[in-house]
Amino acid sequence: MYLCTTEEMRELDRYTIETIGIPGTVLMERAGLAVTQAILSRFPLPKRAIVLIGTGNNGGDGWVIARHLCQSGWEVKAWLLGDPSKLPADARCFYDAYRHFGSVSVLSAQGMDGLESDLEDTEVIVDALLGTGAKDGLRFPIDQVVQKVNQCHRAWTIAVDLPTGVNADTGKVMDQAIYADYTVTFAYPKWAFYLYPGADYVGDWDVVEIGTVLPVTPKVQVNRPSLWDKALCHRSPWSHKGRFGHLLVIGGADGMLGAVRMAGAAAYRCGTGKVTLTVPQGNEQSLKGAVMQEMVWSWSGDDYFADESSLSYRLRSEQFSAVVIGPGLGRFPGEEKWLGHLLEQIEHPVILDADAINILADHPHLLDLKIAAPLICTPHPGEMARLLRTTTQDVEQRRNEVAREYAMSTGMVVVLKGRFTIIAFPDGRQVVNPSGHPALAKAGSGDVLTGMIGAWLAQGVSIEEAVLMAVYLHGKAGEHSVTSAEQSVSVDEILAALGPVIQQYSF
Ligand SMILES: NC(=O)C1=CN([C@@H]2O[C@H](COP(=O)(O)OP(=O)(O)OC[C@H]3O[C@@H](n4cnc5c(N)ncnc54)[C@H](OP(=O)(O)O)[C@@H]3O)[C@@H](O)[C@H]2O)[C@@H](O)CC1
Ligand SMILES: Nc1ncnc2c1ncn2[C@@H]1O[C@H](COP(=O)(O)OP(=O)(O)O)[C@@H](O)[C@H]1O
Ligand SMILES: [K+]
Repeated sequence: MYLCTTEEMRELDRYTIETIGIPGTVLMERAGLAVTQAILSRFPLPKRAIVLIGTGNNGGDGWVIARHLCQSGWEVKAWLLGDPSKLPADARCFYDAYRHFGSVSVLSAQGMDGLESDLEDTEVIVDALLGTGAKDGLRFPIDQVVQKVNQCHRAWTIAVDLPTGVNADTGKVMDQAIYADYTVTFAYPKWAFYLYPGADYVGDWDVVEIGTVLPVTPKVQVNRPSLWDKALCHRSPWSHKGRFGHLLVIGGADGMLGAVRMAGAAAYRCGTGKVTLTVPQGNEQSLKGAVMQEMVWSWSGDDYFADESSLSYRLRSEQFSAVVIGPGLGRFPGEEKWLGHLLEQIEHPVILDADAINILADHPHLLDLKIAAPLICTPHPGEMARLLRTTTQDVEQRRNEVAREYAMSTGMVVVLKGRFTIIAFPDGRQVVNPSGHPALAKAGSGDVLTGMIGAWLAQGVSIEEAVLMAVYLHGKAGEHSVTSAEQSVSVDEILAALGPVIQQYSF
């Protein structure tokens, strides 16, 4: 499934109508009918509905809905918020058609009394005020009506295409917006459904196909198993550990050994043949006591000298197929030179997480080095803000934009974590991830994700498939692990959920 911007929606509209030759009224009728069907499937018996109608094409869909509801025996109040003489042609056509079935109230500048009493009495509110053509800053009287609608707690509110007041591309709210219980959107989901705070306003939502055609492939996709499930095949009976890669996890400073343990455990759960954890000198004994399968080494901050115990030497002598740098890494003198030296040596995919990201944030010129390894970074919004030298709030308000720009400017694959993790590729493509659960909002779950990405990279899965698969299944494991109170879910339970979740998507 792709996701479309308003610009792409306009192009889709234009192409379908002008090039393909499908009249706009056909699309509008299909759009309105699809929303009506959603309403009728929830309320099979006739109810009282208010249809709030704007002066654009979103309002056009509203006229279609009002007519179909009347024909289904509903008691419909159609309220137009604007001047009927200014309706665009398609909307006017359905305004005229509707008037054979019901009357229209036009909101006057004098007052809202009539509309207010209708709102108090209604069971269903249809928001057909503004859709993808909305511009910033709700104007009078729409602003007032939005406020009144949100005070109607007894009615069920359905938004046509998009709740009024939500910006489709940014998810921002124009001062206020309608809190919909359900949204029926046309052709493709919009960014607002995956961004804060817009996603809180759309309620449950569905996409309906109305016969539109987009001439170009959109740049944004929604993550789904068909993008990567071919990489999740069962093992041949002749398998041996050497076929499933060797992942090196570098991190685990004092007090943060758990981070490398969790990444390593996740990597094993996702099928890696061998996992080596390497922690600062002095910590290896404690770690050895705490792990079962993983091999353990140590490293030191001045490790770039090539003696036989150094990381550099071992990177050259061992056959690692992917490297994770960062879980519990900590900060230390000489970190910049240390990380630069590692990056210059590794040829296999490298995942930069946690403090490796913080080191990079303080020393961005590290990316100017001659680095052969494909780089993947997995920042949470705070780390992303450090990379960009901005605030977390700024990152959260422009998640899609910052992830795309950073991936394009650095050549890294960026996994911007959060409620809907965004994966951005250096060529400008993006994938937004729908799975996940607030149970994952807990220290340690990021380490599990890093281990999962490393696991599939180590096994030779392509970068795109490995990242998308890991992010999706990590979210699913979060969902799956909630068997009682969501706040009580432990990282062990998330790890334990990986088996059943992977099983579900393996063929
Ligand atoms: N794409 C498709 O294939 C299909 C699209 N379809 C539908 O068309 C919708 C897009 O229609 P659209 O482009 O006419 O825009 P729309 O959302 O009605 O808004 C424009 C109107 O709102 C007004 N207005 C704007 N901002 C405002 C504000 N802040 N505060 C107050 N008023 C504001 C603006 O007034 P103006 O600024 O022009 O004075 C104008 O009157 C789309 O969401 C979908 O539902 C389907 O019918 C079938 C196929
Ligand atoms: N509310 C949420 N909904 C879905 N996923 C979430 C939510 N909160 C956190 N996560 C996921 O949990 C992980 C947390 O990672 P991070 O913040 O780096 O934690 P850690 O302390 O383990 O490094 C990320 O993959 C993030 O997407
Ligand atoms: K709407």
